[in-house]
Amino acid sequence: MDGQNNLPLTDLFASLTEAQRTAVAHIDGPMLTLAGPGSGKTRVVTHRVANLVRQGIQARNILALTFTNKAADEMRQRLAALAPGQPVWMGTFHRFCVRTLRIHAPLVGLSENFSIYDMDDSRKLLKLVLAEERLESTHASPDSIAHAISAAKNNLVTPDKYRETALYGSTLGSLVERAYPAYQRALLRANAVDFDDLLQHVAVLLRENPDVRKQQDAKYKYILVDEYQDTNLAQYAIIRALSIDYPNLSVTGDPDQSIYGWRGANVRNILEFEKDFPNVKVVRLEQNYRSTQSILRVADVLIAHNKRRKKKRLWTENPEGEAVRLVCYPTHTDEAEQIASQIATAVRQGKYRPRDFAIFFRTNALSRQFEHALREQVLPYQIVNGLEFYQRMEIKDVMAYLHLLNNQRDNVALRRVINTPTRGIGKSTITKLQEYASHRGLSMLDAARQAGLIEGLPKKSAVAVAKFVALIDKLSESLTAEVEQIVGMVLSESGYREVLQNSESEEDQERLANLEELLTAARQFDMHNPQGGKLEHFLEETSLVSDTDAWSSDTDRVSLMTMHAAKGLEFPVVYIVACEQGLLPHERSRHDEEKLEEERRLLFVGLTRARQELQLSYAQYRMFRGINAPTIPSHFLQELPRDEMRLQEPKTGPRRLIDFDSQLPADDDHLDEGPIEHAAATEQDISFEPEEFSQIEPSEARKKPQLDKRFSLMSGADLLTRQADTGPRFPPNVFKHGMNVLHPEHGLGTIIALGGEGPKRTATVQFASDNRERRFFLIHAKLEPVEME
Ligand SMILES: Nc1ncnc2c1ncn2[C@@H]1O[C@H](COP(=O)(O)OP(=O)(O)OP(=O)(O)O)[C@@H](O)[C@H]1O
Repeated sequence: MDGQNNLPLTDLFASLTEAQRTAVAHIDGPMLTLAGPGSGKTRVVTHRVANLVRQGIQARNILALTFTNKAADEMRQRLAALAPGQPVWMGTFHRFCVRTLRIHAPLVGLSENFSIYDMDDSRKLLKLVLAEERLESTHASPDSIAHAISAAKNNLVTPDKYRETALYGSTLGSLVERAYPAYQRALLRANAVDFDDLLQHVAVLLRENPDVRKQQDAKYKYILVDEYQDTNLAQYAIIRALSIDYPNLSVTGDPDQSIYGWRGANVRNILEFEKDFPNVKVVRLEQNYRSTQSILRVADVLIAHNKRRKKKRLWTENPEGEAVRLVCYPTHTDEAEQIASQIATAVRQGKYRPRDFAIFFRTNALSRQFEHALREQVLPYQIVNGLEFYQRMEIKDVMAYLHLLNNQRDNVALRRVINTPTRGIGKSTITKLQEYASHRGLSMLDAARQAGLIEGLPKKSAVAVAKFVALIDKLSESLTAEVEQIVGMVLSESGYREVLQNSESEEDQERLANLEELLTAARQFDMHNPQGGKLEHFLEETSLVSDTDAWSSDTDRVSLMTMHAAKGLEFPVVYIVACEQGLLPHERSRHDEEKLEEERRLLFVGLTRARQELQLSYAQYRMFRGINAPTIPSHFLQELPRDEMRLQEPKTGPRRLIDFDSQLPADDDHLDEGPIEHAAATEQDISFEPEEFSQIEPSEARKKPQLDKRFSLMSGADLLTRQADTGPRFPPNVFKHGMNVLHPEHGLGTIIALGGEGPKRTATVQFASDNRERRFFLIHAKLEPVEME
């Protein structure tokens, strides 16, 4: 015992259930905790760490790996309350890998001050490599090559092993086979890593250096991994390598919440844990403490539609609660406005506070409408999109200066700042520097130091380059200063701030405000690292930020976020919006059963974040990517137990005579020929009024059909049949002059002219979404008559 007992053991266990206690009390040997949503796995991990410490295990021998920095911070706070002052290492996999790599960098060909490239940086480098190696191809985009390289790294396929992969032999495969090693060399030359490298380097390092592995295994005798269902092969290899001599590996996860397959996460890691560790202790946490019974049942029924899963019983002793709502709004504007108005009413009535509400969507692009509606209601809100800030142009520019100061070999950073703000260094000068550097094996900054010697470089350019080098040298003198001071110096010495200050544009003023925010972030970092936080660590923190990290639990604001960012969080009231085909499930999962199951899990994660109230909604028309079009409700909605939910639909609005498939390939059914006059496009949305809703309560619903046939939800099978249907939807003679029609892509319109006869009959339609006229052959057209009330 280390004398750090701050709570009697009984108290530590008092707030736990029997199953939770079993998991918390476990000390030695592998353990798999299969936990449903809201079953207290976070609670179990923190209590278990506290218990390990109290059983005499040295805190420094414990490693707790979380999925986000936010989760690590929260765990740290909870642990501080249970067992104060314990230096247990808690953090994300990526952070742990950075830490390990900084110590052992030379073993993988890096120096300790390596840069971490985000997706944008690594994509830039890859494009340069493809150009240099003459691997640009019309057969494969840089994105698909990047994706293939990333998949290889996540599966621990090093460049020399690429030939052994399934892709090898295909057009893409042979491009990747040449691009991958060249890209890897370029990264090493720049003393940089991409996100996947962080994991792959450490996994390879542990595999190829038995001494290091042994030493790290002995250091981290007890390893706890949260959200294990979202680990990939590289992450698995790391924890496996660290659990050979001390197999005290305990993982906690829920296969039903695995939502990162697209990032290489391998749900098999959890399904096969028992095989890998035959003597594993398995604990199941199935009681849910978060949600009402009605919420949990809806989630349970939905997830039961996944075929690839271990069945699990979810239950709760919580009250039944209100029925889950499923609401159909006429338009996306109605959806946003009415949700905001409902929240405002509940806040005004004192029923809830703004912080109790969360609005989840599938993609961030859907947030704008809700922000607008919340602003109209004067409701404070936070958009949980931590990555977005560091992707803004001005922030990336200043960060690139910092990266270059920290790692002078960082060629991507140098290319970004050498002429930002403009200082007369053009593209051809940069190309010459690049060539000079490659031929001599120098960094671009070292090449820049020799600008005067570069053949064919005009004197004027050489002088401009020399001035840039002098700037970097001057800034480098303050490398050991506080981070806020370094950022301040970059802004003033580089002339970046002055350019923005002298600009009249509103956009530039906003950029200045964002830079102020960056200075604040630097100041906060300095405050948290009073012993002199190194620039390197600041860069590391900002590079490894995740969306969820931006969520603040202590502000009284409505939260807006994607369902991915919502993982691990909980709110009293949750709205899941835009439940429509193509958005949720996402379009790219349409023909892929596995991806479709992942989309279902994503919705499951969303549903299970709600504690007391839950609403799902869709709009009949949505303006998305500039197009206002009718929608198809998500087929996941069809899978929910609608007879026990409260269904709401608009009483009025455009009545669709039948439902149809807006997923058919669009834009191929109208005639672009002919002298059609195009009015100026407007961004006006279609609006419908009055906004009245009819409601169907669950009890009534059991007796009656729940939804008007006109709004009936289509099943995936229905959709497929529809897609196969290539015949005309309505006979051409149904269409009349002045009739209102719907088109899956262009939305609502009016027939303003008809021509031709029989199969050649055409209609000219004026669309409300952009005021344009389009002519169609009615025999092929995806037009549908609508009735307006
Ligand atoms: N034994 C318990 N008694 C009462 N409340 C509990 C208990 N265990 C957990 N809770 C509460 O249940 C909620 C969910 O717990 P926690 O966040 O630890 O779950 P989780 O399993 O990590 O959830 P998820 O996987 O869905 O993110 C929290 O509000 C927590 O305080």
